[in-house]
Amino acid sequence: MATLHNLGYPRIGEDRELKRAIEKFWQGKIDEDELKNIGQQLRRQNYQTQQSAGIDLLPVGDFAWYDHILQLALTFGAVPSRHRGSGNSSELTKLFSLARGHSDEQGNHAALEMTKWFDTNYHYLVPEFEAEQQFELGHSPLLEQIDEANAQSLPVKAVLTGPLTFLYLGRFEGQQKLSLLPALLKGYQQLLAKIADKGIDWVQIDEPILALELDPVWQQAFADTYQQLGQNPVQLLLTSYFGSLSIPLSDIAQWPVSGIHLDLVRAPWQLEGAVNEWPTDKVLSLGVIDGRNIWRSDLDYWFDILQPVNQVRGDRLWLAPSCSLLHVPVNLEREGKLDAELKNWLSFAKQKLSELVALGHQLDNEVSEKDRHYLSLSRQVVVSRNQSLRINNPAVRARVDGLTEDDFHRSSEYAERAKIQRQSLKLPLLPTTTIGSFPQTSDIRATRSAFVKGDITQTEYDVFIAEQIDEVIQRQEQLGLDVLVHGEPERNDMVEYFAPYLRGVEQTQYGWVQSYGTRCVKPPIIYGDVCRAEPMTIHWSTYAQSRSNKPVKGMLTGPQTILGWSFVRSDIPRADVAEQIALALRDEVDDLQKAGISIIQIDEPALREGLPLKQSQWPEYLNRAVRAFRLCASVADDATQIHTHMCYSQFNDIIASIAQMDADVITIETSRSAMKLLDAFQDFNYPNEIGPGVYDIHSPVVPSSQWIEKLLVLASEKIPLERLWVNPDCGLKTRDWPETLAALQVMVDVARKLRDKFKNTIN
Ligand SMILES: CN1c2c(nc(N)[nH]c2=O)NC[C@@H]1CNc1ccc(C(=O)N[C@@H](CCC(=O)N[C@@H](CCC(=O)N[C@@H](CCC(=O)O)C(=O)O)C(=O)O)C(=O)O)cc1
Ligand SMILES: N[C@@H](CCS)C(=O)O
Ligand SMILES: [Zn+2]
Repeated sequence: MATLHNLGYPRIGEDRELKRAIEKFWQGKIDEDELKNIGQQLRRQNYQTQQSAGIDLLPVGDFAWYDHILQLALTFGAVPSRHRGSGNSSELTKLFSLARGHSDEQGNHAALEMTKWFDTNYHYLVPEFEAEQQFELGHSPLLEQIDEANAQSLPVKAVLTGPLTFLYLGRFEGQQKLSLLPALLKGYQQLLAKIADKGIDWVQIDEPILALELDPVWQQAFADTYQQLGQNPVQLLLTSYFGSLSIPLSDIAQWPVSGIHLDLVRAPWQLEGAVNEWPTDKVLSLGVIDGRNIWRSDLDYWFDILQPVNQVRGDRLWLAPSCSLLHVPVNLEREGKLDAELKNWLSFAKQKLSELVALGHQLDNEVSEKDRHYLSLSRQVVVSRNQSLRINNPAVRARVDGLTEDDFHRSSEYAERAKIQRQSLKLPLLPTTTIGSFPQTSDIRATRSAFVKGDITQTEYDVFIAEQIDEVIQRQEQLGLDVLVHGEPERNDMVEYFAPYLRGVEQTQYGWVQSYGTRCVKPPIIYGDVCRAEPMTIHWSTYAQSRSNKPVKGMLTGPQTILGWSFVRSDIPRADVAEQIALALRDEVDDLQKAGISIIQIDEPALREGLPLKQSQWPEYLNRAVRAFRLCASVADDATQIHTHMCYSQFNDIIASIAQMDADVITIETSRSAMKLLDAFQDFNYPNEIGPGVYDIHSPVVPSSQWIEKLLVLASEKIPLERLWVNPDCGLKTRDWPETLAALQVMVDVARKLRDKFKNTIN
C-alpha cells in the first residue's frame, strides 16, 4: 500500500489567523502566551485537516512564526553579532528582532536581508555567518512541535531544511561557506539524535538546492554530508523539489539515506530513472500533485503511470504533493463568488490532499465515496478544460500571430529619444522621483474593505481615492520632488489590481498565500487567453496629472511580474501567456500617452526571480521576458519616457538582458548594497538612465543626509551624472507617513545640494 504524506501545509491559516495574531502581538494587543496559543491552535487544526483528508504521515516542523530558515538559524545560534546580547528577551522577541530589526541604546540593529525562496514569491531571511561560526543546538521549535504532535498521538514525520541548503542560502562575506560545514553537521547530528530520542522514525530533510546546477564541490559536499548524517538512527527522506535532481540518482542511491522525494510535476522525466535506479528496499516518494499551482490534477493520468510502480514497490512507494503546499491558498471551499465551471478546475491545499488520497486509494483498490467524488471530478475537469470556450480567444491568437519585429522596437534609439524627452520634460540634473506607492494606511485598507463589503458606494469610494491622490500630489509638491506619482491608493496589490480588467484572468476572495512574514498576497488565476477588457489605470492617472503641472508617472505592472505573481494556466507555454499580457499592457501604454501622460513606469520586479533554476535555461527565458517587456513599451512615442523598476535583484548576470529592455530609465534597489549593484551597470557601460535606490524602504529608520549623499556620490562615480536619477529603493506602501515624509525630504534636499555642486561639471 502506498504511503500518503504531505511535505508542508500553509502556516498562515485559512483566514490569515497567523498574520493577524503576530501583528496584534507587535502592537502589544496580545501577549506572548496568547500568540503561542494561537500558533498551537493553528497547528492542531492543520494536523486535523490533513489527517481527516487521509494523509498517513503528517509534516511536523513546517510551522514557523516568520520564516522557517530564520527559525533554523536561531536554532543553531547563527545570529549575527549585532543581534547578540539582547539580554533576557524571549526567543520569539529575538526572532522578530532578527526579522524586522530593532533600535535600542546600542543603536540600530538591522534586520537580516530578505530574499526570494528559489523561483517562488515566498521570501526567506538570509542567515549571516561569521568567522569561527559555531552551530550549537539551542532552543528548537521543531523538537517542541514534535512533543506537541506526539502528545496528540499523531503520525509524525519531522520536517527539516537540510544543512547544504541552509548553508548555500546563507551569507558568509567573502569566504567559503563549505568551510563551515563540519561545524554545522555537528549541530545537525545533535538535532537528529534528539529527534530520534523522541521516537520519530522519519525526517523529511529538504534540500531544494538539489534542483540547481550544483558545481562538483557542492556535489561532493552532498555525498560527504549524507554519508555522515545517514549514520543517524532516524531514517532520512532526502527531499528535492522545484526541478530535477542535479546529482545522478544512481550516485544518491549509494548514500545511506532511506528514501528520496522527487518532484514529478516539474520534472516528470525523473520517474524512469527512479524506477530503474532507485533501490527497491528504499522509499521512493513521488511528488505528483502540483504544490506550486492551483489546477485540479488529472488523476487518471497519474493512476496509469503509477500503477506499475505501485505493484513493484508496495509500501516503499510514497506519494505526496510535489513540494510544500506553502505556495498555494488554503481552502477552495471558501470561494463563494468564483464561476462554478472555473471553480471546478481548481484545487487549493486542502483539496490537493483529498486528490492525493483519492489517487492513493485508487491505486490500492480502496476507493471511498469521497475518493469517487474526487476521481470523477478530475475526469470531468479534463474534458471541460479541453473543450471550454472560455480558454481560447481567437482575437487574441490572431493578434499574437500578426505581430512583426517592428512591434518590439521603439521608433528611435535611446540617444535620440533622450534628446526629445529632455526638451519636452525639462527635468533638472539628478531628477528626484519615487517608485509609485505611498503608504497604504489603515484608513485606505478599511475604506476599501467597506467598499468591497458594499458598506459604501462606488461614488463614496471614488471620492475617497481622489482625496488620497490630492493629498499625495500636494505632499510631493511640498517636498519638491520632480517627477510625481499618484501613490497607488486604489490598488490592493500591484498584481491583483489588474486582474478584474483582464479577460482570461480571475481573482479569488480568500486565496491568500504568505509572501513574507505576516505579509500575504492573493495571486490572480490566469486561466485563458488574456486581453484587456477595459482601460485599467487611465482614470486615476489622468486625474492625478490634472492636479499638478509636474509630470505624474503612469504606473503599470509588467508582463513578467503579472505572470510570475499569478497562478498560470499550464496548457500553453508561460512565455506565450506573458506575450498576451504584454499586448494588454501595450494598449494601456498607448492610451496613457494619448491621454497626456508623458512618463510611464512598467514595473518588472519579478523578472529576475522568474529565471529558471537551471542556469542553462536562462537565455531562452530572458529572451522571451525581454521581448514581452519591449512589446508593451515599444508602442510609446519617442517623447514618452518609459521607466521600469526592479527590486530584489542581483543584476550582474542578467545585465545584458536589462539593457535590451531598452527602458529610458530604470530604478533599482541598491541602497543596502551601498551601490555595489551599480558595478554591473558600470562594467557593462549601461547606456540608458538609472535611478539607484538611495534608501532602504524596508526600514522605518529615516536615512541621514550624509548617508544619502555618500551613496549618491558613489553612484556618480559609476554612472554619468546626466543619466542619474534619485529615488528610494522601492515603493513606500508598507511605510507610515511621518517617516516617509522625513526620508523623502532628506533625499530631495541632498539631490538639490549635489545638483548645485555638480551643475558646472556638466557641459
Ligand atoms: C513587491 N512585493 C509584491 C509581491 N507580490 C505581489 N503580488 N505584490 C507585491 O507587492 N512579491 C514581492 C513583494 C512582496 N511584498 C509585499 C509587500 C506587502 C504586502 C502586503 O502588504 N500585503 C497585504 C495585503 C495586500 C492586499 O491585498 N490588501 C487588500 C486587503 C487588505 C486587508 O487585509 N483588508 C482587511 C480589512 C482591513 C481593515 O478593515 O482595516 C481584511 O480583508 O480583513 C487591500 O488593500 O484591499 C497584507 O496585509 O498582507 C505583500 C507583499
Ligand atoms: N510601483 C510599485 C513597485 C513595487 S516593486 C510600488 O511602488 O509599490
Ligand atoms: Zn520594488
